[in-house]
Amino acid sequence: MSETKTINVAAAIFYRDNKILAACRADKENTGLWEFPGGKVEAGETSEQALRREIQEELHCTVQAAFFYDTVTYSYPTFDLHMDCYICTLNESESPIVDPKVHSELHWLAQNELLDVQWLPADIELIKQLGTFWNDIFASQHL
Ligand SMILES: Nc1nc2c([nH]c(=O)n2[C@H]2C[C@H](O)[C@@H](COP(=O)(O)OP(=O)(O)OP(=O)(O)O)O2)c(=O)[nH]1
Repeated sequence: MSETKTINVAAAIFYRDNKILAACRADKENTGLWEFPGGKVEAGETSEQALRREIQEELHCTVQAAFFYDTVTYSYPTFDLHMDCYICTLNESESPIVDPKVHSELHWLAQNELLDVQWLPADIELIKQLGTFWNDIFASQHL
């Protein structure tokens, strides 16, 4: 029996003006589902390096601060996901830009809007946790 492969992903929970950034996937498989921007960790990269590279490639902007928050693990039918999630800030002068090859739209969601979009299955528990502990998580003076 072959083992299920593990995919290592790095994802950014961007925080600005008391909202977080959600991105709607444009790929065939997951089209219309929402995620945290990011992508696969490549050989030789740390997850934070992957995060910074993916954000530059996908959103054409630069991660300023990145604080490791949690690792999400989830078993999809064809692979096991291992996703390192970072709470991130952007430089004030920058705004993320939609790359239609990757995302159809981006939304900044407030605490009470988190469940207004349909998240990828692996993200749902994390989203609920962010909603419940919002003030504790984002009260840091670093943000
Ligand atoms: N970026 C991201 N991926 C997620 C999240 N939740 C979740 O289940 N995933 C899954 C979807 C994908 O199967 C996988 C990430 O792959 P990806 O397609 O975004 O990676 P990538 O940008 O490196 O894409 P590619 O070059 O391989 O096409 O992780 C999330 O919040 N953010």
